[in-house]
Amino acid sequence: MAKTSILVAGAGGRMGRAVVAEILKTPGAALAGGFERRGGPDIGKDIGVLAGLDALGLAVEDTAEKGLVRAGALIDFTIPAATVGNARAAAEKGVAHIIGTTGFSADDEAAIAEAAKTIPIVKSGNMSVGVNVLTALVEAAAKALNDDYDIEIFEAHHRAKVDAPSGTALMLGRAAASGRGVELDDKIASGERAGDRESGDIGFSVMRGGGIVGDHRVAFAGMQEVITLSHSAIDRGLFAKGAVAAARWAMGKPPGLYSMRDVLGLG
Ligand SMILES: NC(=O)C1=CN([C@@H]2O[C@H](COP(=O)(O)OP(=O)(O)OC[C@H]3O[C@@H](n4cnc5c(N)ncnc54)[C@H](OP(=O)(O)O)[C@@H]3O)[C@@H](O)[C@H]2O)C=CC1
Ligand SMILES: O=C(O)C1=N[C@H](C(=O)O)C[C@H](O)C1
Repeated sequence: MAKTSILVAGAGGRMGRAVVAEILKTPGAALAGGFERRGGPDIGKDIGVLAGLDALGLAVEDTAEKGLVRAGALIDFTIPAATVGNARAAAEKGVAHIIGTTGFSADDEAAIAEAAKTIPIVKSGNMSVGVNVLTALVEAAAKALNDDYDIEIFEAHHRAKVDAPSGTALMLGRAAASGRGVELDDKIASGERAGDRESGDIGFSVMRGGGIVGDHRVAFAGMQEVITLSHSAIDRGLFAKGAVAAARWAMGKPPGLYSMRDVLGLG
């Protein structure tokens, strides 16, 4: 079977470097190259060396366009504005787009959905098997427990994370809302003080600090018991592994907007 040739957006970033390392150790994948924002400090550097590996003789480029010609899939963990531009560029070149970036606006989501009319796009706030199984468990628990159980989603990440709540926390919130047959946007709790919360609200708590890779907890708090479901990411190679699996899965798929639950066959 032919190898999937993968281009890496944000190749010098925390996730970009992990994705490069994962591609190099995956027998069914090949590295098509990597790019960073124009004027970025890593332009021209060797992609292998940036990832903490041997030199590959492949320099970081300053545009998506050159690398897209060599690629079957683009893996993207960057920032929303870059990802939206990359989705348009990938659609023009017929390249599958795997989106791990989080923190999108409604307009960004619409632009990505538009590109997905032309190419397969796999988009998920969390590429790990564990979190995607957790979302199914949260949905089932929310369905089984009525509004007497207050739902609170806790997330903790490293000090450099820019968006909050995390993409994963929002995914978990949507799963809980779906289990209750409601829309998350109608149920987000507005504050933490007595009187701020209404029955059925879904709350979010955020912590930033140090090097925490990603911790998530969903509590269903009743008057006599609390049920807690949780996930801890130990190494961001976990997310890279999921993204490379998604890139390989997307090859030959019809255009459309897919999730990691599709990739993992979780329905
Ligand atoms: N879905 C998932 O499983 C996961 C999602 N994430 C998400 O991935 C995103 C990136 O996270 P992380 O790797 O920690 O962040 P980093 O800031 O370490 O990496 C982002 C990289 O993208 C680069 N970049 C910015 N603009 C462009 C552009 N126009 N073209 C190409 N590259 C660009 C940045 O360059 P510079 O710094 O020079 O601006 C940086 O190197 C976040 O949204 C995060 O939430 C993270 C982990 C898992
Ligand atoms: O920025 C991160 O680091 C992470 N972002 C994702 C998110 O927003 O949920 C996934 C993971 O938790 C790490």
